[in-house]
Amino acid sequence: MTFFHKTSRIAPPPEGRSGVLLVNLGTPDDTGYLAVRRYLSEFLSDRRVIESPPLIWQPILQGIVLAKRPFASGANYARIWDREENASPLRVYTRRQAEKLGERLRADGIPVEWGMRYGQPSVKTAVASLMDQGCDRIVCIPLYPQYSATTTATANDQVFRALMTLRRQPSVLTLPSFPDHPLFIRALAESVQQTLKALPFKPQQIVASFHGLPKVCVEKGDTYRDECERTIVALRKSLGLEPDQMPMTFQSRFGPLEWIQPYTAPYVTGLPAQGIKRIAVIMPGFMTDCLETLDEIGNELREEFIAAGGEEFAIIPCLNDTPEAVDLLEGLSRSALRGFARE
Ligand SMILES: C=CC1=C(C)c2cc3[nH]c(cc4nc(cc5[nH]c(cc1n2)c(C)c5CCC(=O)O)C(CCC(=O)O)=C4C)c(C)c3C=C
Ligand SMILES: [Fe+2]
Ligand SMILES: [Fe+2]
Repeated sequence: MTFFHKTSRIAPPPEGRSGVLLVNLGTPDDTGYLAVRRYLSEFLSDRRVIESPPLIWQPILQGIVLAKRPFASGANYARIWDREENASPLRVYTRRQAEKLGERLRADGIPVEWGMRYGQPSVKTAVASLMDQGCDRIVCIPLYPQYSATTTATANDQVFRALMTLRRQPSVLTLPSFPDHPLFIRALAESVQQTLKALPFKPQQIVASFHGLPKVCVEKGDTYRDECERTIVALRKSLGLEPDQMPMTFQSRFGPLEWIQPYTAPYVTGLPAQGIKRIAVIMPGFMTDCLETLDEIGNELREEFIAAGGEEFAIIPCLNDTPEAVDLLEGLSRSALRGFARE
């Protein structure tokens, strides 16, 4: 094992210093074939995401999947790209969440950094930056409200991988998921109410669409589906809605395996035939808007719903950098930071 030679030499104060690290999934640097290929290759080579043995999976991934998919995905990213920031929405909003949380914690001398599990800015750079600011303890917040090994666990793995090469290791506290945390549910309810108020129509249903997961992951003990259920039960309760007014579905299927059901697209395209022609869709599994919310739902699903006879379709924005989202991140950070306090 070689040590990371750039381990910060900035000494923390004697009483210690805490910092906060937000970790999100990652996103390509641009919409071109090579950038999208690089991103997908790193993402889909993660054995927390695709569990097949590399000897079998890598030839399929490198030879078949990555020959074509980056073209299609790149075109999809181009439709949602933030041209002013020249970055994907996931990166723009994650950065703004970190900046706004940093403003809230600055007076307490607590720096905030952000890193991506795949691609840039890396988790390793974010950890180094916190240490350069004198931190010897880090609160790590994986930006996934519901736990999954494919997201939360691999984000934490990446933080510990960065620590593996450090001579002077900070103490790390990884945050548990927060599927029905009151501040999370309050922020979601607020985004529903704000969006509905501004809509020119009244939705007959608000479909809650979560990112999907291969069914086998749940069978092997991933708690993701149960945690999605906890979110939706709490959100319905806070809005006074019945299950048929806010059904739960799962989107973004990838590959040949069976994923957890019901699938979003067939569910939604079946609604007009039942007389439900005006809907809104909320995606409470995503802390920031991204390809899966803006394009897969906001563009593709909208077109499919209208083609199936639907009349009105709206998406409820993710929490992004709203004050309620920052309240949530601040609440989570402050309660975790107390875990570092010495009596
Ligand atoms: C087996 C493959 C995948 C699993 C398992 C998976 C789980 C999972 N993903 C998210 C959140 C996001 N996924 C995003 C994109 C995305 N996801 C997969 C595959 C799996 N996800 C792919 C191939 C892609 C890339 C997009 C494409 O090529 O079509 C994103 C958006 C990223 C962005 O840049 O905007 C998010 C966010 C969760 C929460 C999850 C498990 C619960
Ligand atoms: Fe995904
Ligand atoms: Fe997708």
